[in-house]
Amino acid sequence: MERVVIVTGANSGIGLALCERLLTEDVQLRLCLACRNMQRAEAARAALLTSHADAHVDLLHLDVGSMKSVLDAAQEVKTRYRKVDFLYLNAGIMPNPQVNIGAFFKGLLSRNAIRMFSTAEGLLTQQDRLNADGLQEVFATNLFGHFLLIRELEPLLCQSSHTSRVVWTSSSNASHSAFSMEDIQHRNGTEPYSSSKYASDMLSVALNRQKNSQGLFSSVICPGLVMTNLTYGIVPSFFWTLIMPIMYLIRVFTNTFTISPYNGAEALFWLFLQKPESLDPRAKYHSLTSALGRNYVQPQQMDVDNETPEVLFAKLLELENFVKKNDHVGYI
Ligand SMILES: NC(=O)C1=CN([C@@H]2O[C@H](COP(=O)(O)OP(=O)(O)OC[C@H]3O[C@@H](n4cnc5c(N)ncnc54)[C@H](OP(=O)(O)O)[C@@H]3O)[C@@H](O)[C@H]2O)C=CC1
Ligand SMILES: CC(C)CCC[C@@H](C)[C@H]1CC[C@H]2C3=C(CC[C@]12C)[C@@]1(C)CCC(=O)C[C@@H]1CC3
Repeated sequence: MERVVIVTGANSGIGLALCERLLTEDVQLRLCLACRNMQRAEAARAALLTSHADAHVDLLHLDVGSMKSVLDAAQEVKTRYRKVDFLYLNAGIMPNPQVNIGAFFKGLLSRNAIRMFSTAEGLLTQQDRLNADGLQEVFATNLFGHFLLIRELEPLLCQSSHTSRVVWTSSSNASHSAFSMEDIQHRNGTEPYSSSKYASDMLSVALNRQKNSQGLFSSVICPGLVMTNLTYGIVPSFFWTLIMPIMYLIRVFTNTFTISPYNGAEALFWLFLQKPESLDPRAKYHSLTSALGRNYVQPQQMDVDNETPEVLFAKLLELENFVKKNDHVGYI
């Protein structure tokens, strides 16, 4: 039977590069591009069909930042497909990013310069806002919408007859210190992106604990630093082009500068080829590119303890109940 693969945020950047690589590997796939903007989704579909004319590429309207859209999209998936083999949770936002220039130059002269380039620790802040559901937008988009999607698709993801996979596009910028269990939406801080990515790391660990026995396996990846719309929102694209030689020089010291979406999608693609039982549920799989341009994947243990993921899972269930009960508009 053909494999069904759904990719959120598939119309650009790393998500689109993943789709291209998946179809190159297996043109028999049923690939579903889950996007919020159908015009961009159509354009992505057309681009994929140019290089893979016989491919089965479906479109699904999904705004992961809107709870109603997630519920409607999940309903649509359940009517279209009888199972889901891979669900790539890739859509993500980093709104209004600000680079701390002082911290950048200080970091540059310190022993932690390489770490700073690979994680952006202490370099970036963002301005978040409330969405129409009354949730923090970054939390809703990067984490909670995807959580709700998994929950709604459980009948297709947790089947005794076969294994299913969910794969989170996380980040090296995920930060334990940015996350607080008392403020899971990060209402009160300036690092909602780091907080949401750390929460997705924890959620993946919790999902593995609770759902492996039902055939659902969760993995986390980091694509490295990739030139996409997201990074063009931090520094304009012309500036990235200007400093490209410096970027390739930095790659000599840290292989995390994957730079192209194709390279960034390496770990997402690699996971597609692995047996779920062979994977480490507590590892983050990093896409890396050597100075000579060789792509490879390396696992790194996540900074996650044993108890906290379960606490987060329970809090997300609570919020899910609340959102559903209150017809998910403006009550939270
Ligand atoms: N670029 C990088 O260096 C890194 C990126 N990442 C992560 O990689 C993932 C992909 O980002 P990247 O390819 O870089 O950036 P892009 O901006 O190119 O891609 C993000 C995708 O997510 C979609 N998206 C955003 N919000 C929503 C929403 N509410 N509902 C549905 N889709 C949505 C975008 O759609 P639209 O076109 O409509 O905006 C777009 O297709 C993100 O999760 C990001 O956090 C992690 C580490 C580093
Ligand atoms: C000379 C240049 C390379 C200077 C660039 C400085 C910063 C703008 C970048 C250094 C590390 C980068 C980084 C990200 C964004 C741009 C930097 C802060 C990310 C936060 C992008 C999104 C992620 O998820 C992780 C990236 C880590 C590294």
